[in-house]
Amino acid sequence: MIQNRPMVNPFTSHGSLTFSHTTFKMATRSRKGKKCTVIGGCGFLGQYIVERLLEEGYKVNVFDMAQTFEDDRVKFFVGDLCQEKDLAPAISDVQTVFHCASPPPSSDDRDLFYRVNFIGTKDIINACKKAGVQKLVLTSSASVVYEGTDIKNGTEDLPYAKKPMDYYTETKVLQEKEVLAANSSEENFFTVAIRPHGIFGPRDRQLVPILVDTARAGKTKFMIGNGENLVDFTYVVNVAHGHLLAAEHLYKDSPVCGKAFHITNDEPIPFWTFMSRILEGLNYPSPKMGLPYLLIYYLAAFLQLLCLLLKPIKEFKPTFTPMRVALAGTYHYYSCQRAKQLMGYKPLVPVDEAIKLTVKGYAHLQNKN
Ligand SMILES: NC(=O)C1=CN([C@@H]2O[C@H](COP(=O)(O)OP(=O)(O)OC[C@H]3O[C@@H](n4cnc5c(N)ncnc54)[C@H](OP(=O)(O)O)[C@@H]3O)[C@@H](O)[C@H]2O)C=CC1
Ligand SMILES: CC(C)=CCC[C@@H](C)[C@H]1CC[C@H]2C3=C(CC[C@]12C)[C@@]1(C)CCC(=O)C[C@@H]1CC3
Repeated sequence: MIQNRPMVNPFTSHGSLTFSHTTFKMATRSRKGKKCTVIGGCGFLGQYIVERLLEEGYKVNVFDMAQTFEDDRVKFFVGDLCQEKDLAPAISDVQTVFHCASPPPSSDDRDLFYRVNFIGTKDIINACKKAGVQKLVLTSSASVVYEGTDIKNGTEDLPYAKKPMDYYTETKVLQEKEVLAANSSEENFFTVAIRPHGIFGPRDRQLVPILVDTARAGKTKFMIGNGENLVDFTYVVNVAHGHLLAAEHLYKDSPVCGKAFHITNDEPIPFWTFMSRILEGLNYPSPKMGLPYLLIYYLAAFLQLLCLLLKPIKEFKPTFTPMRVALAGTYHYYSCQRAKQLMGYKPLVPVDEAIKLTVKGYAHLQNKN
């Protein structure tokens, strides 16, 4: 049954998003007739991975909580990844599993994150091994090393965050560790973790929708900090491309096995320049003046504490959580040198073009006033 999310067919809704405008051709290694499953394949990133896999001639199963698009070439399985009985039929007889399912960071539900991202990922690993799956590609996050302080050109060697800023990040760390540790030549089971950062593009359910809601509530009059902090925002097509490259490079004795890879646009941009370009593109005013970063950060931390105390009486969801304030006011950009070297990664769509495509994809959220 098709469920009630904006119904899009990723193969027809944004012709400009296909890869035909690039000259890129995937290496032909072992791709013909390969079967794979995308867990979370109805989500924002998941749909782009599916699109790309189909273009590359894969046979694709999608496993998700609900079916949100239709495509005759895809076999859909609906269920909860934490339920082995739901998952097993979706991954039987496939060579590769892409795992890009997660509850949204905004849910801030500790138990849910722990159950889905940590326990559920362990279940996926076991189910894959049982089913004879050979390759597991996890969508992790560059934020597994982020603790709210500046990261400039961070490499994959940075230690995991000792004090993750939210439950989402905490369980992304646990999840990534499990997946990388599961890599085993002896068992013919190869794993890799892709760490994207700030994924954006048409159909995203977080960045642009939250930004527009914030603008509509009149809360984007000021920027947090001085507006100079560089950040990675990564176009979803480039992230999907990184996932396919990783799968293609996962085989016995490959240097890719058991490693994490940053996948970015390799073009860090000041946080507020990026936000302003989206806001202005959608006809919303962009912030011109900055507020002191630390002042806003401590205000957000205080507000969070207050919300926690008031939770038994009434639940409030502040727009500016300490995590979001930190993301808006610090440097956080990462080197994707390792992905370039070991799997020939290169972003397909530059930031400037990606912003234009994104603004075009959100015409329905344009400010008409
Ligand atoms: N967006 C970003 O900026 C970044 C995202 N990531 C990672 O990328 C991945 C994809 O994110 P994104 O596409 O933005 O997220 P989406 O929420 O769009 O997609 C996630 C999908 O997973 C599904 N899902 C959630 N829980 C379960 C479950 N228990 N069983 C089966 N399916 C489930 C969701 O279903 P439903 O909607 O019904 O809950 C949804 O379709 C995630 O792992 C995320 O952590 C990493 C870095 C940055
Ligand atoms: C200041 C304000 C209200 C901006 C709106 C945009 C934000 C909602 C996004 C800006 C950076 C984004 C981001 C993520 C979610 C959406 C933002 C906070 C992630 C936390 C999503 C999951 C990840 O793995 C890391 C992302 C970092 C950047």
